[in-house]
Amino acid sequence: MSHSLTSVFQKIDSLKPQFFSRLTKAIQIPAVSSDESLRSKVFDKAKFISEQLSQSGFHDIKMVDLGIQPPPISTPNLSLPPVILSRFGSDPSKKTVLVYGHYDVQPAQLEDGWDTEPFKLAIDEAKGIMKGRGVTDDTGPLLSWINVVDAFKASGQEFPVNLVTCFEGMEESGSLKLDELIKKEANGYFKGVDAVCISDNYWLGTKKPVLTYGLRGCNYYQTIIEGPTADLHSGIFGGVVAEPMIDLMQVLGSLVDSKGKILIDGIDEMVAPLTEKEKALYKDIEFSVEELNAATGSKTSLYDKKEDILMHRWRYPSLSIHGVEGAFSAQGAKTVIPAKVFGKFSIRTVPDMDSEKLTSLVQKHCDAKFKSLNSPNKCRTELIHDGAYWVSDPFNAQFTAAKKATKLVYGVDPDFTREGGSIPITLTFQDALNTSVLLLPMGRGDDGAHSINEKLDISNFVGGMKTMAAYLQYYSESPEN
Ligand SMILES: C[C@H](N)C(=O)N[C@@H](Cc1c[nH]cn1)C(=O)O
Ligand SMILES: [Zn+2]
Ligand SMILES: [Zn+2]
Repeated sequence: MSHSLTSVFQKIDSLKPQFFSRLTKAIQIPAVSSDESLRSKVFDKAKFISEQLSQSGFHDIKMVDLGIQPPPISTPNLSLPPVILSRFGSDPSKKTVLVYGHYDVQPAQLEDGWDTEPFKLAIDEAKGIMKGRGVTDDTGPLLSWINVVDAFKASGQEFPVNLVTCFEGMEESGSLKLDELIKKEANGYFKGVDAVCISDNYWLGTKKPVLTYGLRGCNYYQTIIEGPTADLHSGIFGGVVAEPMIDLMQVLGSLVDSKGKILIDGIDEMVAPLTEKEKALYKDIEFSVEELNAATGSKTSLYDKKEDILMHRWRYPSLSIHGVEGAFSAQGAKTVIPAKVFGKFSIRTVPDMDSEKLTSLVQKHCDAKFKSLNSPNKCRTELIHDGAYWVSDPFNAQFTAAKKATKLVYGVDPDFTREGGSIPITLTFQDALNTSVLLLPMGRGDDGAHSINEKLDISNFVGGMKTMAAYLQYYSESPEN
């Protein structure tokens, strides 16, 4: 290992208490982008992050206002959270790397089944685990880019590249309007960016590090069924009025079967066929049904074979039903007929699905199913947000640098994987900035992102920061872009 990386790694180890403290302060801000009542907290977290950037010596810090959130939305004139742009270094002789991350998080409540308060970072050094909403997705990795700068500075080593940050607060809610900003700044703030790196996904399993070259997209829908003007007593009106929830259950139940097969006509035809070349890639990936079961804490896998699991996670679409707004969902037994219900579902999209065409197929399917019910209620299905899938070629200077960095830190070559989740803005970065994008995950496949007890292993936090540092160093030394 070069002398410079040895001393940076030593600083990453010795600055751990400061990094814990920074993470603790960030996690305690409930920046839930999907909860309109918590929007001010998303703004508070943006402010906290900009202060951290400033303290660490980043310059040209801009909190870019994206305006008012477009519909569908319940709160009128709700402002979108700012995008945080900043720079560390602007040496024309160095390469420039843009790092993207998101500071918003998924909702979380103790009552959901968390062992500890979700918005209070629980650090268990004996077990080697930190727990809290956002610790792995994506507050921990986002702050790590700032930590890496601190470690280089503390070690007295020259920072190897110019760093540009693009940190957003709406990723968990579709990255609304970020597209426009990136296109607008391609020849402005982002001029000269050579590469984009995103640390916002996870290893496939728990042992082997991975580098990621693909993501599924996500089209999120709601089917709204309304009838009575207010919720009703089911003893008085049950059996007498057409119930929106009964209609909704039938519409939602017609979308997908219990084996995960999507029942909407025309979707299968849009999926790119599997080639022999692609099929061969799955053989060498380290993963098993046991790892999937361990991550879900159950034996609920729809497939036994590794290849089937991976293909259905990465290269086939899936439809998930997430919940119903407006329906009774608390403990106990409330005898109510909900008057207006919003059924939420999403489709993870893959090459070569077209978002607009998909939406028209979904609407056609839901309208036809509802019509077949002969209900006097009203029904409509709308797209809440969509984000594109992305698949790239992992044979370039960034991936080579990241592979070398991973080997240095973890002692093994990483697997090259795709990701079943979505980061809506990835394709826009690649196309608008005409650069390659690398996904460099920090956490493990069992971290519980979006779930209860979200965690990040301390070894992954520290190893992840070292990998980021070494990747930047090796990429800076690479003869190619
Ligand atoms: C992979 C990333 N950390 C993530 O969790 N992305 C979200 C993005 C999203 C898309 N629509 C709503 N949220 C995800 O994959 O669910
Ligand atoms: Zn994320
Ligand atoms: Zn997420």
